Amino acid sequence: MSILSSAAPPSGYGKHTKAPTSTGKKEERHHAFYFTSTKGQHILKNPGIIHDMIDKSGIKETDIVLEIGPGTGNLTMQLLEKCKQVIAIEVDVRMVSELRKRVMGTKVKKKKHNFIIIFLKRPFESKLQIIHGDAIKTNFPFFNLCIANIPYQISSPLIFKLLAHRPHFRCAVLMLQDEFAKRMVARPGDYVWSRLSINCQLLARVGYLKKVGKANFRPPPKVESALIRLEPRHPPPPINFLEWDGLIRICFERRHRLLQKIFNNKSVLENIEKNHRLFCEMKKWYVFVVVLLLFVCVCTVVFVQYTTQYFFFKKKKHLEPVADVKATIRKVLEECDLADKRPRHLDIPDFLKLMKMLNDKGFHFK
Ligand SMILES: C[S@@+](CC[C@H](N)C(=O)[O-])C[C@H]1O[C@@H](n2cnc3c(N)ncnc32)[C@H](O)[C@@H]1O
Repeated sequence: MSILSSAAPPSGYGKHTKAPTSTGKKEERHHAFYFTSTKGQHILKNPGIIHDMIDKSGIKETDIVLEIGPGTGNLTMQLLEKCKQVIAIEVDVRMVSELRKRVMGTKVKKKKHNFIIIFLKRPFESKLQIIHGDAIKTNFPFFNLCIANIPYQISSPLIFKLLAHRPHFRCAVLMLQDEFAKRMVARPGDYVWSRLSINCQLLARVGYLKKVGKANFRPPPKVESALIRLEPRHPPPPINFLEWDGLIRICFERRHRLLQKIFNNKSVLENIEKNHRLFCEMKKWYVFVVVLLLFVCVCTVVFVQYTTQYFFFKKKKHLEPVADVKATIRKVLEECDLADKRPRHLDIPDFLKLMKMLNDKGFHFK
């Protein structure tokens, strides 16, 4: 990965032709190179959609915008006019150099009397930082907004990387595959209510802005697209996300089944029981350490640590493993009135309640 500043003369825009590659895949020629479908290179050619994306983000002049996959810079150039800085992460070195050329050679034509004067303006050079690298493997710098027409094959890891990013950004407007966008905004009971929907909506407010047809891209992708808006929840819900994801995975592996049947499954029960025994063992070990610390150190720091541990253990009473895990889980499901429900009908508060009650009994999922 390298950080490049823009520095190259402007280039002309050539014809677009299709050509088969050595692998037999169709690629579209543009400028001096071919667009590669394996890198999701579908360039937005409709300026109206670009304006919509920028508009819906509520961009301000003081904003630092992260763009994933700037490509030839159709969106980047518009962003540079509206914000303080654009940080663009691009994996394809040919696109990086094309964008550098474009930002360096912003030509401004002005008609004066009978002459056309062409000014070579470079107002955006200092506002653009290009990072050459894979967006999934790159550490994101600070940004307020993320506006991007992303390569669809990295949608899921990218969204969770964005949602895990700290400090929180204000919002993201992203172009995604329509089917993926619909899963993100699905509601309990919808056919596509899934792990993706529940995890996205736990961490962010998600809105479906509009469907975008294939004809708005060059070359056109095989699938329909859609614009979504993500606003991270700030502060995020005070839960252990690994624990949460463990529970949601179990529930959504067979999301049409009754919860009591899911938690009756042999391998599910075995895993929970294993975690439960480990958890009880660890707590005993912690108690031992705390007691030892009490005897060994009387200094304030240790005392503070001890009291913290004390409150921790005071809250979680169970030290002995539960004898009948299956029956206890069944009791918990009945207590929270979820035994006869199916995961696909449950909403986020239902899952939060279930996780809390199972955790309180010493059952964990990470
Ligand atoms: C759908 S195109 C978007 C181009 C441009 N933003 C536009 O709207 O016209 C996706 C871009 O992401 C780049 N890309 C693909 N995989 C990437 C990755 N893992 N990290 C960063 N960029 C990537 C591609 O090279 C391509 O330029």
